[in-house]
Parts: sequence; C-alpha cells; structure tokens
Amino acid sequence: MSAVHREALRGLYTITPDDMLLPRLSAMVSMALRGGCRLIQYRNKVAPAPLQRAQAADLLRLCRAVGALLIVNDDLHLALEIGADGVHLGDDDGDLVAARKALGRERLLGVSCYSSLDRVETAARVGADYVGIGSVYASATKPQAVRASLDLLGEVRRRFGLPVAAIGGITLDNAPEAIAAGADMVAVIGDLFDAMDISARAEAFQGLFNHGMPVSP
Ligand SMILES: Cc1ncc(COP(=O)(O)OP(=O)(O)O)c(N)n1
Ligand SMILES: Cc1ncsc1CCOP(=O)(O)O
Ligand SMILES: [Mg+2]
Repeated sequence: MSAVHREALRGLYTITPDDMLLPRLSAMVSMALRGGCRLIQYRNKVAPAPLQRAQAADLLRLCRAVGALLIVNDDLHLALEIGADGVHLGDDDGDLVAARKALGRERLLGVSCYSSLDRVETAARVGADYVGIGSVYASATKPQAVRASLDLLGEVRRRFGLPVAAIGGITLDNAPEAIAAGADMVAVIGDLFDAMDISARAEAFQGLFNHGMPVSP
C-alpha cells in the first residue's frame, strides 16, 4: 500500500446515501471533500447500473481534484471499470481472493467483518487493506445490521494490525468513544449527510482525529 493510501485510512470515511440524482449526490460529496474528508465510498443500493456508473465516475473526478480516494461498494467490476482506488466487499459481495488478485497491490480492498474475528482473520489472510467493524451503534440507515461491541475495535487493531473502520450509527457525539476504543476511521452516512452544513460536519469529524476534539459543532 502506498503512503498516500495509508494516510487516507485514518479519519472520516464518507459513505454516500442512496440518491437517484447525479448532481445532487456530487454536490453533497463535494461538501464532504470541502470539509477535509479524503476517503469516500460510493454506495448506492437503489440506482440502476448505468446511473451507478455515471455517479461513481463523477465522484472519482471530484476525488481526483483534491487528492481524495474513492472506494466502490459491492461492485469490483465497477471499481475496475472506472479506475477507482478500491472496492469494499461484504459477505455476499464476491470472492475476496479473486478481488485481491484483480485489484493488484495498488488498489485498496476493504472487507466487512461485522462482529466476527474469524472474518477478520480471513480478511487479513487474503491481504485486505482495512476492515469494517459494525454496526457499532444502532443505524437508522441499516437497522437490521448485526451489532458489534466497542471492545472489538481495539481487539481487531491489536491482534491484526489492520486499519479499522467503525460503522453503524456513528455520530459526532459518539465518534470520540469509537476512536478511543480503537477505530482508525469512522464510516458515516446519516450523521454527515443529514447535517445542515455537511462541510462543517465533515470538518468536525476530521477534527476528532487531528486534535482529539471537534473543530466546530
Ligand atoms: C467501511 C464499511 N464497512 C462495512 C460496510 C458494510 O458492507 P456490507 O456488509 O457489504 O453491507 P452494504 O454496505 O453492502 O449494505 C461498508 N459498506 N463499509
Ligand atoms: C452500511 C452499513 N453497515 C452497517 S451499518 C451501515 C449503515 C451506516 O450508515 P449510518 O452511518 O447512517 O448508520
Ligand atoms: Mg456490500
């Protein structure tokens, strides 16, 4: 993994909300980038494939302009097709070994591990670049998600040395607790994109990593 990639695996990890409008989604992600976020995941569970492709390509353009990384959720082929910086795969999203091979060493592979140390072990064995742990808190975006304990964040970090993204119900209020427990990244949808000022909220999340305290409310 390059130094640039390693550096990006700390801080706010912006995950996109389901949105059927390309300009609106791009405008929202631009605000997160303006707030200093340098890691974006394109996740859209409702858009048809052609719109997904167009949205992901536009987000990649925005990320490239500021030196941020774009990870595509679920879809290795889309990630490779647009030349994204990596893919994030869960339990049902395809073979991890094949994905690692197709991505090469330069592009990132993120793996959802839920609350399972066995899955973290598998992710480490196949050469994942980071793991997602959660849902750490109750998530309005994905209420049915399995829950993971805060303690697991630190345990995964200590035992496997892989960057850990805490996900699920993360807010500006509870993120310090997740970071103190061992999260290298906080992966956020709702509390970022529901904010009145998305840039300010992104900056506040980033500030938790830079100074240990939010920059602004
Ligand atoms: C950083 C991060 N961690 C976990 C997930 C969840 O992935 P998955 O379990 O495949 O669920 P969906 O996101 O596809 O609904 C994630 N996307 N990102
Ligand atoms: C994709 C995913 N996986 C577990 S919770 C979740 C959704 C996270 O969204 P939010 O930050 O709004 O809880
Ligand atoms: Mg998935």
